[in-house]
Amino acid sequence: MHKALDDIALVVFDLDGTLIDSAPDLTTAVAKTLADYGLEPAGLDSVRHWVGNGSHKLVERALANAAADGVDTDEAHEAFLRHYAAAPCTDTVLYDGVRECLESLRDQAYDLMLVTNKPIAFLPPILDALDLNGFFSLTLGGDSLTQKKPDPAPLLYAARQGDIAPGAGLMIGDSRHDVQAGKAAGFRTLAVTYGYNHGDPISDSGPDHIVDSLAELL
Ligand SMILES: O=C(O)COP(=O)(O)O
Ligand SMILES: [Mg+2]
Repeated sequence: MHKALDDIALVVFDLDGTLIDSAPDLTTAVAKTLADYGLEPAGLDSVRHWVGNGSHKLVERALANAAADGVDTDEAHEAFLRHYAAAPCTDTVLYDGVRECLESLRDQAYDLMLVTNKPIAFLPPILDALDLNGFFSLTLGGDSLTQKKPDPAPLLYAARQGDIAPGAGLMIGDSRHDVQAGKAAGFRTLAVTYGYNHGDPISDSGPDHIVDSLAELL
């Protein structure tokens, strides 16, 4: 067992870029949104860099990149939500090692929870499609509480729900916002190297542990 799990009772996972590679479907929905305004699609490589701060930020970044002056961001965000809702899990896949990791931790009686900045409405169809139901005792989206990551509020809420001291919680994510939220909540933190954090390497955020695959936790 990886030393990141020593004295841990609760493991909170981020979703996009950590458990699932959702960038292909997000890229499709962003392209449809941009097309609504006669704008060219943004490629997968760009969209990957824009994920992690919630869907509104994703749309803001896409519009800024397209130099779309005069487009109402809230209206474009509504369009994005409609497009993504129509196909939230067509080309989205689990990263290697994810299912094995979840099964192993569940079998060892860790409390597992999901805290994403993705709108909560998309969780049921995606978890259904990827057969991830039953692993998590709690799922929170970016709009479940008034604050989202990097604010510690969702993690503190998760710890309270699990009746677990924050120091016995481990936050696993791909972006600096996951590490920041984890640290601010008093959780231990583990970052994956393969997700959507962009700019500085995730090691610059100072997570307690870094892995290239969740299979390393087994
Ligand atoms: O930005 C999003 O919508 C998803 O973010 P997540 O990495 O917190 O799951
Ligand atoms: Mg993420």
